[in-house]
Amino acid sequence: MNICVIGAGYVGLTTAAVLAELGHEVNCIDKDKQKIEMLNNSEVPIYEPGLKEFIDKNYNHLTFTDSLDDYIKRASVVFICVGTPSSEDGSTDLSYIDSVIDELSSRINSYKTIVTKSTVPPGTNEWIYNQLLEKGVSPELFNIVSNPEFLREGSAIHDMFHADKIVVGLRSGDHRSLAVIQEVYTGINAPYVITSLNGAEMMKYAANAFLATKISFMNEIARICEAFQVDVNDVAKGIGLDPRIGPHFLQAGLGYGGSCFPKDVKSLERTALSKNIQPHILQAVQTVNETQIDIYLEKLKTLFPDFTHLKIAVLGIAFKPNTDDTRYSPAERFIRCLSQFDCEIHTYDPQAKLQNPLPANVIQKDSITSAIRDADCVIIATDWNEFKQLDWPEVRQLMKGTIIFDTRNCLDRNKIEQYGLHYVGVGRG
Ligand SMILES: NC(=O)C1=CN([C@@H]2O[C@H](COP(=O)(O)OP(=O)(O)OC[C@H]3O[C@@H](n4cnc5c(N)ncnc54)[C@H](O)[C@@H]3O)[C@@H](O)[C@H]2O)C=CC1
Ligand SMILES: O=C(O)[C@H]1O[C@H](OP(=O)(O)OP(=O)(O)OC[C@H]2O[C@@H](n3ccc(=O)[nH]c3=O)[C@H](O)[C@@H]2O)[C@H](O)[C@@H](O)[C@@H]1O
Repeated sequence: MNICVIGAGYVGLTTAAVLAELGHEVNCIDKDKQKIEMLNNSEVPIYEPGLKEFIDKNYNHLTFTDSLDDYIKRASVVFICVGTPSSEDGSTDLSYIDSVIDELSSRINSYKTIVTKSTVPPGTNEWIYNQLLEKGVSPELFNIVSNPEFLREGSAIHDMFHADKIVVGLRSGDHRSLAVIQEVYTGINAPYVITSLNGAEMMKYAANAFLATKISFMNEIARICEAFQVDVNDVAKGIGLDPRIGPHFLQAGLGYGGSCFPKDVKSLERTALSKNIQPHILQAVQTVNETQIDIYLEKLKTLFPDFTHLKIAVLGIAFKPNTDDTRYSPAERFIRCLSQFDCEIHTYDPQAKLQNPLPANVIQKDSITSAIRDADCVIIATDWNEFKQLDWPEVRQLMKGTIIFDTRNCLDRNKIEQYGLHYVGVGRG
């Protein structure tokens, strides 16, 4: 099939690469000329494991352009994968979607199935459909499908190939689009969940909100564990064995971040409020998440009543491991809060960088060794494997102090303490 993917971000690039691998002719469009130039020079503008290899492998039927003009007429399927960030009031900013509708409306010359992969609030796909009609596109020439994406950054390619489901939201009376979507995804072995446009949109928000709820729940449990000298990791392991709870997303720590959970939970809250529904749980989830960093800062203050002349190494900047993404990164927020104290912060991340402006007392280092040399305290802020597998005797030698502060509950306390280091966490017994 001939497919256009609009938006060359984490979702768009992964979708384009996977669809090309499945044998389709794919054109990926982004209005960011610099991104397109990089992609055309065989460079991938984001760090996502395996993505470059996939793009390189499929270069014969994967093209990148900065305008819809060249390819849209040939495409029978158009995927919308542009960003849907938060507006100031927490609702979803649909301006990128709006501009895509505008650009598409003047170029639809033959039948197209328009598939929204971007995460959009309930009612948006119906609105897109009506917008296209209002802009003069004949209803004979298109239909609209909601096909939300559930991939995680860091394992995007794997997640798309091994999806646990393919959600397809259809307009009532649309008898054509399901077959198109099934043809698009031929080769991916996942059950289909077929629903209405609103149903698919809700499913996406409910999934992200539920996962965020699990995390905030465990962060609250960690606070209670702290008061009773109980290890929250043991609690997570124990309750995770109950199949009704499951072992995933029970890791307490600095809180959830990234480009999706914070904005999507907020957006769902706004959606509920717009219908006069009080979203008590969604609000509590956010309150716990927003105050989680304070718990860690307070703990640090009890360890170091005076920060003057302290050198603190913070390992991790990205919002989670295996990505360079720092959008709403708890690690970055932690570093910026810490920088308000009179101390020196040396930070390192294998892929992510702090964006300017940088506080004067924060220095980005290019290796773990240079970050931790002479540090009074080492803080693990993102659970990258290379931080979990540090050579602790070497760390002990390089550091001036002995405190390892694990904000991600990802280290083995016994292993660390046998080398004369002191392990500190929250809710770790
Ligand atoms: N990042 C993730 O892991 C996931 C994201 N999503 C959703 O997918 C959507 C996209 O997310 P990301 O890929 O992370 O965003 P992103 O910000 O990485 O990429 C979006 C891209 O769209 C481009 N764009 C904006 N307007 C355009 C236009 N009119 N024409 C062409 N290109 C345009 C931007 O230049 C940018 O490169 C969002 O709605 C997000 O909530 C869903 C599942 C996973
Ligand atoms: O809609 C989206 O964008 C995506 O959002 C998340 O994916 P992602 O943001 O890439 O990352 P996750 O692995 O879900 O982690 C999100 C945040 O929660 C934190 N987290 C995760 C799990 C956990 O047990 N504890 C915890 O604090 C992570 O450190 C990270 O900051 C969802 O997992 C995807 O299914 C979804 O498609």
